[in-house]
Amino acid sequence: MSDLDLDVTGYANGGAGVARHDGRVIFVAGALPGERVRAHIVDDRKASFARAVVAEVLDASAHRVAAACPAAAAGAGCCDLSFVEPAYARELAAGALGDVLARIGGFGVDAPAAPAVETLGDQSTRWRVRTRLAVGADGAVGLRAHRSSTLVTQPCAAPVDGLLDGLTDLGAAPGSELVLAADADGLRHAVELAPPAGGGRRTDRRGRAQRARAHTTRRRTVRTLAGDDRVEHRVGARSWSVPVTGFWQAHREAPAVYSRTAADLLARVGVTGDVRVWDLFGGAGVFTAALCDADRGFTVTAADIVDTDPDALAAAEHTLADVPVAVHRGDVAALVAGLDRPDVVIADPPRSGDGAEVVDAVVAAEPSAVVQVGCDAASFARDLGRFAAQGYRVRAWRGFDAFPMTHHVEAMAVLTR
Ligand SMILES: C[S@@+](CC[C@H](N)C(=O)[O-])C[C@H]1O[C@@H](n2cnc3c(N)ncnc32)[C@H](O)[C@@H]1O
Repeated sequence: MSDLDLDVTGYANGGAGVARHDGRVIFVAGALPGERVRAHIVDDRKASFARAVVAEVLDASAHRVAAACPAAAAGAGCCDLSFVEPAYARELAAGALGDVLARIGGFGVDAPAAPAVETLGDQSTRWRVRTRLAVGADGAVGLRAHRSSTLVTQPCAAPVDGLLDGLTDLGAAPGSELVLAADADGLRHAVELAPPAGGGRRTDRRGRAQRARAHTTRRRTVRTLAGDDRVEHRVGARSWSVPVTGFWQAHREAPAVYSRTAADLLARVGVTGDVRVWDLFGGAGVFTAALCDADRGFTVTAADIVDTDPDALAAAEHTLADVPVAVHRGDVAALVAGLDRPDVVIADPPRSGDGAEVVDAVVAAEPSAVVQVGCDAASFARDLGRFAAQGYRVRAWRGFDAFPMTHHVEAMAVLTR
C-alpha cells in the first residue's frame, strides 16, 4: 500500500497518532501529535478511517526520545511508547482516557474532572514482575514481533532486574513458552509451558479456535526450570502463593497501590460501619485483604470473592483464612445473583470489562458504593456509563501508569447510589 506524508494533530486511545487525509482519519502507530511523518498504510478496508505505521519521521516532536526498550525498537509488540518521554506519555494517556470517558461513557461537565495518569513508582523501566516469552526452533528466547511470529531476541526494558538473565541457559525446549516471575524478595522463578497439543496448522476459524483452547495454560504441561513453580507475592502484611503461570498484577507496585486506593475511595465517599463486600473478578483476593486490613472507619463482616481461576481462589482462601470470606468459582455473570446483598462492590474485570449483565446485576443488588477498576479505557467507560444511566454517580476517579512505556492505563472509580 502507498505511503502518505501526514501532519499528526492528535493522539487516540490505543496509542496511535491521529492525522487526516482526504476527509479520512488515519491512525498512525509510532507518531506523536505535532509531528510530520511519512506513514505507510497497513489497513485500508474502512471508508471512514485507515491504519498506518510510521515509515519515516520528517519533523520530530520534542517529546520523541531514543527508544528505551531494545525489543520494541526491534519490532516487538511490548513497549509501544518507549520512544516517548515518560511524563508526556502520561499526559497523552490522560487526554485519551478523558476523551473515552466523555465519548463512550457519556460523562460531561457534571462528572468529576477527568483523571490524571499517576505514576506507580519512580521509574518507567524495570517494573514488570512477570513475563511470558516464546522459544524458537533453535532454542532462542524472545518476544514475538508485533502481529507476527518472528522472534525478537533483544531484551524488553520492562521486566525487573534479573528476570531476563541467561534465558537460553534455562534450557526451555524449542517451540515451548517460558514464563518468568519475580517474587516478593526479587528471586526469579521460571517454568516451561510445553507446546500445546493439537495446535495444528489449520488456519480456518475452527483451527484458530482449537489453537486458542489448546493454548490455555491449564491444558499444557508445566516444567520448572528455575526456582519453584509457585511464587510468593506480598502486599502489606499478607503474602500469597500463586503459580508462576497464574494471574498477578504485572507492575510490582500495582497490588499495593490499587488496594490502598480502593480503601481510600470508599472512605472518601463515607463508607462506615459493618460492610459486606463483593470482590468480583477478585482473583487471589488482594482487594478483600486491603479492605479487611484498612483502618478507614469500616469493618468487613463478610466478603464474597468471585473468579474463574481455581488457583487464585485457593490462594485467597489460604491467605484470608482469618477473615470471613467465601470464594465462588465461576463466571461472575452467572454467580452474582445467588450471593447475599452487598454494601460495597469491587469489580476488577479483564480487558473486556464487566459487561452489561454484571453491571445490571450489581445495580439490582443496590450496594451503597461500587469501586470499578479497569485496564481498558473503553470498556471501563462503557461500564461506568451503564452504572450512571441506572442511578449511580461517579464521585471520584484515578488513572495509573500501570504499564509504563505502553499506551495501556489502569483506571479506578468510586460510584455511589
Ligand atoms: C484483572 S484480573 C483481577 C484479579 C484481582 N482483582 C487482582 O487484582 O489480583 C481479572 C480476573 O478476572 C478473572 N476472570 C476473567 N473472566 C472472568 C469471569 N467471566 N468470571 C469470573 N472471573 C473472571 C480472572 O481469572 C482474573 O483473576
